[in-house]
Amino acid sequence: MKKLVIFGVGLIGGSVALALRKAYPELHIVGIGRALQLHDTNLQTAQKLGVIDEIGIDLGQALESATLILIATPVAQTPAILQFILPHLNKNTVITDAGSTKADVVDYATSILGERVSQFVPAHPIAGAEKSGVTAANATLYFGKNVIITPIAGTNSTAIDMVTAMWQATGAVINRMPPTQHDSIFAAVSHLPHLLAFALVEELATRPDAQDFFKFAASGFRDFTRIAGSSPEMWRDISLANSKALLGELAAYQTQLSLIENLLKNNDSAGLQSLFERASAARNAWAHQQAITDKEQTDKQ
Ligand SMILES: NC(=O)c1ccc[n+]([C@@H]2O[C@H](COP(=O)([O-])OP(=O)(O)OC[C@H]3O[C@@H](n4cnc5c(N)ncnc54)[C@H](O)[C@@H]3O)[C@@H](O)[C@H]2O)c1
Ligand SMILES: O=C(O)C(=O)C[C@]1(C(=O)O)C=C[C@@H](O)C=C1
Repeated sequence: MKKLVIFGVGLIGGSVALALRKAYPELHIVGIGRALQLHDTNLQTAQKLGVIDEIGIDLGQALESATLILIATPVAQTPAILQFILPHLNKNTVITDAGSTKADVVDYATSILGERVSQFVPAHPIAGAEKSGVTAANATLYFGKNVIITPIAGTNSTAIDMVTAMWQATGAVINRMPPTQHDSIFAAVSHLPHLLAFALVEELATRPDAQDFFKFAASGFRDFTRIAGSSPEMWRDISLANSKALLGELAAYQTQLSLIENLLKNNDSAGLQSLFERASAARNAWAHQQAITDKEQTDKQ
């Protein structure tokens, strides 16, 4: 890999850049921001930190001889970026993305890229944080973490191999699944939890006496709401892109809340105890399995 062009050098794009610098010492990394200009403070910081080598200001020049283009912007930016790229896309360049939703990205790529969709490999790293921007990037973010690839029918196998090798070079573990399956899983285990965290904080913060509550909020509140500090733009885009699956998960959660509400109203001590026992056992089993998997991944690297 010789030249990597990243649209969106934030937490995710910046962390890919930092990880790949180690794996490919000769790699030249070009960062492209919201506008093609040198005075992008995020990209200037990225250059100062050594995350990118160059700020892209001429698209034709930036994409010339690019080995790989990574789109790591909020997902609603994807169609405009693909349209922007297409006239300058060389036939050997591979495009990938890191968006948290996949069916929308696959639809955009299929309709915008036409037969050049063979060069596009949709992907999603399952690692992140509530922090945004290049200053939050780190080289080990993907180490031992899953990356889901959701290839499109026409995706070229060489392109898939390149993106697989790229993520493996960051220390990630590759999985494949169809985009709709991806979106239904992540609606449940990632998108809904973010919605709930935003909702809880919003409900408390808009009370006239909010400060009385925040003053005494401690680790339980911190753990539950950490992700409510995440990028509003990113989560707006994810929620809208995956709204169908997300609404389904929200309905299932509301059913569960209604069950708990009834248990409380009926003073059903045994019912509450057994629900909490089941949930606690499932959560602890998941955490235990995660710890084993994390250790296996670390031992393998
Ligand atoms: N943060 C996470 O936990 C996480 C995890 C996995 C995947 N993702 C996905 O990765 C993508 C990036 O997320 P992030 O956390 O790095 O966000 P971020 O806010 O840290 O970085 C995004 C960057 O994209 C830039 N940008 C926005 N529009 C652009 C455009 N049109 N052209 C070029 N640059 C543009 C922004 O200026 C910003 O620097 C999102 O699609 C998100 O869904 C995020
Ligand atoms: O750790 C966090 O803060 C995250 O929210 C990371 C997280 C997740 O939900 O697990 C968020 C969105 C991504 O698409 C993948 C990972």
